[in-house]
Amino acid sequence: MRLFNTLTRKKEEFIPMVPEEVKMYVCGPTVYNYFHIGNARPFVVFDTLRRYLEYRGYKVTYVQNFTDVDDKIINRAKEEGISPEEVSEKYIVEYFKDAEALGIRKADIHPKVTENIQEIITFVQKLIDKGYAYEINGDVYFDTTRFEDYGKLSKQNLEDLEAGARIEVNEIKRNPMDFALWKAQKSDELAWDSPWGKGRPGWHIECSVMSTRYLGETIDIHAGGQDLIFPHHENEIAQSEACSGHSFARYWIHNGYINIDNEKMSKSKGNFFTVRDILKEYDAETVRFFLLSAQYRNPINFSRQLMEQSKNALDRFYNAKKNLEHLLENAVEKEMDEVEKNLIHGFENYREKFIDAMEDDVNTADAIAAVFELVKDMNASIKVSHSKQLIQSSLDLLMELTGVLGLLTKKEDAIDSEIEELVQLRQKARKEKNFALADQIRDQLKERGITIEDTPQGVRIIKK
Ligand SMILES: Nc1ncnc2c1ncn2[C@@H]1O[C@H](COP(=O)(O)OP(=O)(O)OP(=O)(O)O)[C@@H](O)[C@H]1O
Ligand SMILES: [Zn+2]
Repeated sequence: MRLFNTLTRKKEEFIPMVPEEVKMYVCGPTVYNYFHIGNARPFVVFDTLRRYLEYRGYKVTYVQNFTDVDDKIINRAKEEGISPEEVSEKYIVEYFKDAEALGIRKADIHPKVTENIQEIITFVQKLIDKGYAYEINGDVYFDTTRFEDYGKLSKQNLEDLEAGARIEVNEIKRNPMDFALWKAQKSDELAWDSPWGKGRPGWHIECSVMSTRYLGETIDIHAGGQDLIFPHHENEIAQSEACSGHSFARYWIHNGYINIDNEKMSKSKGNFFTVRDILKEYDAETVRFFLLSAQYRNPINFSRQLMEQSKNALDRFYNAKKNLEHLLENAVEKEMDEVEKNLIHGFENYREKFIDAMEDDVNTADAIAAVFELVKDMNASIKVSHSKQLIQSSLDLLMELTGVLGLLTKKEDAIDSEIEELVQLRQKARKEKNFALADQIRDQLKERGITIEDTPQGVRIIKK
């Protein structure tokens, strides 16, 4: 598989350190709000990369942190008159609700900063001992001039960066680009005891520490949104490589933005839609489909039109699945003849196309296109007269490919006991020739996105 590595700005063949095993770290959310559809993009695309790697036989260890110590959390806590812990705990619960809806599987480990304070202190102390960090008035800073490779990820050199840096009044750092590893407590905010007095960790150090603690000094893939390349990931590299003396992450993968009117969607600009709100209008799989409809490095402009397109496209996948299931119910078991075997063989070409697309830097847009072609071909060539074997293999293939994308996973039966009941009621009404009631129930179902078709084989339920 080839992945675009931000470190080299090239698509490279992906070769993990240990054959068949992948250690992967994804920068997680700062938990002070519901996440927006821009934030959802890294979670969904890297979840898809994980699913694909597993599909190809890799054992993936996946870590995604929660940033539960941050100024934004502290401010939100003040606004709401609750403690910062209450804010972060609440939004971690809410994160899992939306993530589950979007089919984002849980990471193997979801560490929090607050569970890693001792480890952070030890890490910072080691950087001081090695001469890479210094303490002033209870703050600890990383000395960027001591780390030769500073700027290697964002392709900037330290002199240019320093020249462009704004010099703040009361600046106590030695160099303009030095950044905080530990921040002394200013008032009564959240703080922990440390060798430098009461304080709390800076932002960047947490990911260096958690990645090292849970995955080791060198990992295979470190991922996040493009806005994290500088300074967050640049600083992570500086801290980690200064501390261990080894390469920190071998492949740096960054997703492009979800934009609104060609501007990055962000909480600070206020131009965002939370996933929670979008889910009131669209099904969660439609949102996931939308996020996968472009290759992960390309920007996507969020629009209702694109959401509608995603909805329609996903409906076509679901309808293909329903058709196959329906045919399966009535199909006969018989040996596949040559014609059927050739059909299956033809369908399998789409699996190859799908894999080629995913191998090429996780091109989910082309992978989805391959599933489309498969669906089109199946719709055109599978007939009522075909064998159970052929129909089952076709359905399995469709489910195999969409499963890698985390699509077509809706459990029909789970939503349906109530709907089933309404359908039964309508049948009964029809039998009793109470057509007014039957129509009323049909309209009621329609409002919930359910269409009913009366076929010779019985009632067919179609969901949007
Ligand atoms: N518009 C966007 N499109 C794609 N990814 C984004 C977008 N905005 C944020 N991200 C990514 O979302 C992930 C979660 O980050 P985090 O919760 O810290 O968001 P944030 O930086 O507070 O969001 P914001 O930029 O809206 O303030 C990060 O990987 C970040 O790069
Ligand atoms: Zn991070």
